[in-house]
Amino acid sequence: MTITAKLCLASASPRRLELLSSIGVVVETRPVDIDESLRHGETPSEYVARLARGKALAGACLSTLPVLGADTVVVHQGRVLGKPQNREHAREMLTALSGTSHEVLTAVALSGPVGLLERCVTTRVCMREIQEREIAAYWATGEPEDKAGGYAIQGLAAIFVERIEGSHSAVVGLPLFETAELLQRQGVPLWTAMS
Ligand SMILES: Cc1cn([C@H]2C[C@H](O)[C@@H](COP(=O)(O)OP(=O)(O)OP(=O)(O)O)O2)c(=O)[nH]c1=O
Repeated sequence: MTITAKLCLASASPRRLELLSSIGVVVETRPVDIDESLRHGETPSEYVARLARGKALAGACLSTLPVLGADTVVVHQGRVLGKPQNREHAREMLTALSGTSHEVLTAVALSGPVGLLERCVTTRVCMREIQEREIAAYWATGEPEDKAGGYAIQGLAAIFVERIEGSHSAVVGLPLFETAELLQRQGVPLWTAMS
């Protein structure tokens, strides 16, 4: 039996695809390429919201289904940390995050029959102190490379995370509780609607 997609995911992130699959949402993926540079004077929440919206709207040109776009950044002492550009950048980011708490902002935008719906979710992440040799060993695993802030809470970096306040799935790239609400408002059926 072929299961038809009910949602278009405008993302190349395997995490976002896995998270949606974990709640039973079948998607077609249409990665989009938008300008992700931070604008002068833009706050972190304005920034992630703009990128999530930009991805959803770019995806809407490629599909007739409702389209979901999302963006995740780490914010430490007001500074936006995206993906590390190289080993030194990753080392700087993890050194800054070591022994402190930071915020992870994930924005979701969903375009569909009722227009464009948006949510932005903030999660506080508290990290233990991370030793210099642990940072070096972590880089060597390859895990930090494509992750905002240079770590993955769902992976090896879980041993650095003392606690979080907020949404675990939002840190991984998509806040599932809030996303499910948006999907329902756009008429995308969830497993609760199938019997
Ligand atoms: C903080 C953190 C981020 N991340 C990931 C989530 C996002 O995929 C990535 C941040 O980059 P994004 O630019 O939000 O997303 P992406 O480039 O992976 O995918 P696309 O733009 O095509 O949708 O960091 C984790 O997987 N675990 C974590 O603990």
